[in-house]
Amino acid sequence: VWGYDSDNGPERWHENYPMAKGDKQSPIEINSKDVQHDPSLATWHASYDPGAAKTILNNGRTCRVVFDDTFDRSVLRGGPLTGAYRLRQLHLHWGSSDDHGSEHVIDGVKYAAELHMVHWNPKHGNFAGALKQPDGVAVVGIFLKVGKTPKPEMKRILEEIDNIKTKGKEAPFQHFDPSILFPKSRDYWTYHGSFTTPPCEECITWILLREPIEVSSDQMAKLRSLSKNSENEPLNPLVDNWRPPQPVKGRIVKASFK
Ligand SMILES: NS(=O)(=O)c1ccc(O)c(NC(=O)NCCCCO)c1
Ligand SMILES: [Zn+2]
Repeated sequence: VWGYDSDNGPERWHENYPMAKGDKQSPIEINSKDVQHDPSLATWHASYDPGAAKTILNNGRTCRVVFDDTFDRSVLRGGPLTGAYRLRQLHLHWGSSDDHGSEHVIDGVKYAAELHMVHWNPKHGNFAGALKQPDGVAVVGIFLKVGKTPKPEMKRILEEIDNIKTKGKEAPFQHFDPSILFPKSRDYWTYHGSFTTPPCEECITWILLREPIEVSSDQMAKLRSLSKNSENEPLNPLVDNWRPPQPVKGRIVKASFK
């Protein structure tokens, strides 16, 4: 089964998931000099219902918060998108130390972590159907930077970590509006890419926020206290669950800002 270790990691995913070697893979390295400012790009808008939040879980590969996406209850619209995309889940990728962990790399900068808010296009019926469409999924990516004035809104997620230490553990996670995690600026880069995990379908419109949010080193240590293993299995810390940048293959990254 795929993972992030040397025997089942990103360099070998293509053996079982051929799309991993596609022409529109994610993440990528973004170099500001190659980015095209697109003045026609609209601002994006999230209108999330805090009541849609359901549970938080450790699936052995990430920490994920799941939302009710059975109707247009929490949606993302605008930006590069046509129509309203339903929020399904959010999760994170992080490193084994503060100097790396993000999946996208910006002008050579690796952030300590990257938070993904995953939305899908209901015109394709369900999430599984949306994965097969180029406009099926939209992911908002927020970079986490270690700093001195940590964003208090991250506390809610990190407070739950102690209840989901091992793989398969799940806890109720309700009354949570993830838009409190957004930074002040709405500036973003956007490009067409894929899931950063197998099967690596190329169905994602990426919306990466330029302004990182701050977390403390202690908060990062909290995230790193999660385990890949199930209870009563040997301890296997859940760290470095990030895919390295993939070939850009001529894709243009657009910026909403100059
Ligand atoms: N990083 S991403 O492109 O935003 C992304 C968005 C939605 C996803 O479902 C995944 N994949 C995922 O969560 N895989 C880990 C557990 C799989 C269950 O075995 C990745
Ligand atoms: Zn992700």
